[in-house]
Amino acid sequence: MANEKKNLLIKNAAVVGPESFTGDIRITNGVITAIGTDLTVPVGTPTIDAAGQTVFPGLVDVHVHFRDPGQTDKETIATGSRAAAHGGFTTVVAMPNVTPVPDEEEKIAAQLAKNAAESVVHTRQWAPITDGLRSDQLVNDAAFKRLGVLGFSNDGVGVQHARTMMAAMAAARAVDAPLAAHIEDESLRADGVMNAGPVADQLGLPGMPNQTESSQLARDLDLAAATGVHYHACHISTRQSVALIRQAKAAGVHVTAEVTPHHLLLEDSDITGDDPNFKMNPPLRSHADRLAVIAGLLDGTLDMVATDHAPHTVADKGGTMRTAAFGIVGLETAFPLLYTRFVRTGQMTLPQLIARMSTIPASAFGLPAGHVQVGGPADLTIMDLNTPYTIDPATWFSKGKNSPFIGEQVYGRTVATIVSGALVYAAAQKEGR
Ligand SMILES: NC(=O)N[C@@H](CC(=O)O)C(=O)O
Ligand SMILES: [Zn+2]
Ligand SMILES: [Zn+2]
Repeated sequence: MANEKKNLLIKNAAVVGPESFTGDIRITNGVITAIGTDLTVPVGTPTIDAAGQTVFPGLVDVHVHFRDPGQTDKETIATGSRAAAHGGFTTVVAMPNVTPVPDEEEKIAAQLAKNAAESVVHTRQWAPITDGLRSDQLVNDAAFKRLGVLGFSNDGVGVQHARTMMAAMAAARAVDAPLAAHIEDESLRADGVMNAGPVADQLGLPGMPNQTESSQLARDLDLAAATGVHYHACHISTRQSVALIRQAKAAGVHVTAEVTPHHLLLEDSDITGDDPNFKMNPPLRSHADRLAVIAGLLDGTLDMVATDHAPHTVADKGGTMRTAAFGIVGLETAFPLLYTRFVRTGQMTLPQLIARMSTIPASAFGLPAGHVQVGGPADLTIMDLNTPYTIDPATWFSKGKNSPFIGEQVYGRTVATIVSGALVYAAAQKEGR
């Protein structure tokens, strides 16, 4: 669906990002073919007037869960990709912890075909690192890469054995593919459901220490240096991890890292009762950890924002912190939350946020996105940055309503999302009713 290449004229576009200008954007067959003033197009070409709005390159999220096939009561490629479009994203990369895990050539080929057929945005795919995510048997990296996966990840499960991780890195390196790690030592995590510390003690809940993440990250960075793989660290949550990545980058290791909106905005002290909307993996950490991941994102140690959009059913997120599933949705709240809390408060500029949510993730993974320029794909977001609204799951396309941000007042409402020149979201669709 995202492959329908359309013609379109956007008038009076105030473009922000790596390119900054105000003018018209002409789109022909899904590609930006002219930028200028008073551009003309053939009669009948659809036209959008973006006066008063802000236009930027479509957002890129390298870490989403679409649950399709197998858990389609939580999300589908159709609903997840529409949620992405509603959030201003035009390219996402889906994790392979679906049912069954696409760990054979036919299964991954079917997944790629399904993504292309059913997604309204560009949906790329992470292949699993090992059969079934939990085994030590590597998938066929060369065959999977040839079929078109972006890279390899067992997200949801840490690779427990160093020998397996080292072999996986060597295999990914051999086919020039990145490896994205869900970093978690299961012996340290034990039965933890939130961050270990005074808040967990107060609530009487079992905790998982920072070292659940950082000790395995130290191992992985050592192995990444030895193998030369592009190692991507998923959802970094601790101050120790930020320090390790800063050190590895200084030493020339090919490492990139992501941080989620929730780890930037929330801490364990925000968990005041038994509310599973605050339960995710890795967990919300301490104030010092949150300040460290913010500093890491600002100084480039953490390269990019990724949502880790993890939709669940009401039933799976019901119950208690002990029993509920890990994970929260993020696609439809990420930009407005970060724009409101970081850009409007002056901690970050809008171009910096767009870089971390579009241009940098695109360039890190060689994705054709992140710019508004002639010859480039017409993947664009038109946003109203001036009208406040309240986060309301009734407006969402995602089947998942599991979020701790419901009820927050934010700025940054998507007016239109354009993928290859096609209007895949327009505000009237969902909100202007
Ligand atoms: N983040 C989560 O808490 N859950 C993710 C898995 C993951 O990202 O590790 C999920 O698939 O639900
Ligand atoms: Zn994960
Ligand atoms: Zn994830």
